Amino acid sequence: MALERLELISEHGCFGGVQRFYKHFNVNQIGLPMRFALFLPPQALAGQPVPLLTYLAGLTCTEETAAMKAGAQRLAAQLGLALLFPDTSPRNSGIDGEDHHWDFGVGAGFYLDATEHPWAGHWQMESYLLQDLIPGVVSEFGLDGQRLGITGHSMGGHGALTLALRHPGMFRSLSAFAPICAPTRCPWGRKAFLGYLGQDETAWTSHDASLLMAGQSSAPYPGGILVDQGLADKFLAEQLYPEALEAACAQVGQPLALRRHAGYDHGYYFVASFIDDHLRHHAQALGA
Ligand SMILES: N[C@@H](CCC(=O)N[C@@H](CSC=O)C(=O)NCC(=O)O)C(=O)O
Repeated sequence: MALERLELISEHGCFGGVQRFYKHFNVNQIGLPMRFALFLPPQALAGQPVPLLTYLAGLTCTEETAAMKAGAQRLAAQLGLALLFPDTSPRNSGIDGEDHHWDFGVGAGFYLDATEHPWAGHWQMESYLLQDLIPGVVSEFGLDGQRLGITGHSMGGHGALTLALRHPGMFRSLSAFAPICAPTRCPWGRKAFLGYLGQDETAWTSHDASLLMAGQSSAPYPGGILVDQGLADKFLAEQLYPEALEAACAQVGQPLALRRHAGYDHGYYFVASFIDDHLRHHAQALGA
């Protein structure tokens, strides 16, 4: 799987590895140029096939946000983990009003394949990530495609949970920061699903992490899922519903470490405070 018209935008030495920013043209799914950030640890630069952790960012973010704010590179370099930071949606598609809302359209792809006009033409984030970007990065940079983990924040936490549950066997480790756990019940999720998936709410259920988890016949991640949630998060009560994921995991016997932290809000000071625990969680499962 090749990344078409791959272009290096910038490269920065970082803890013995490199933080790079790339552009490519995704023909198959998005039909537009897309950007991503990639951290390669020193072990990868020395030719070792290291595991890859994909980090999905939240609403309004780009491929730069977590690469610049989460502070993941120091420990990833020590552990020998490559980090992939995709963008959060297509951009400059020509769709009228694509950037009129901060929680829908540009910066708000929700990591699914839209079925509704006009979004279905370009907003194919699930297929883009799983069929093109992740396999393309693995192949292009000599990473170990059998050792993939996924994490994310907020909308990206929803993406990590749903992609990992919708595609069993693709990811060996899973975690999330303040994820949207029940999008069929919260305003962000309902707005996105109505716009991208249409009025038939039965189509929405297969993109709701708590409903997906409740439908499992056995624990899909027996090694455990790590979720951190700040208790001073202004979005917690209305948008996130971690208790729904907790109940679903309990129902199917899925081990879940849901850690609630007093004094932490929704932002990147929170993510940066707990990123090391997530990297260690993935490194252990991926044998890094
Ligand atoms: N503009 C919004 C706030 C947007 C916001 O908080 N985005 C979060 C993710 S929210 C869920 O996906 C984020 O990560 N922002 C980037 C950052 O650097 O913090 C508002 O008006 O509230």
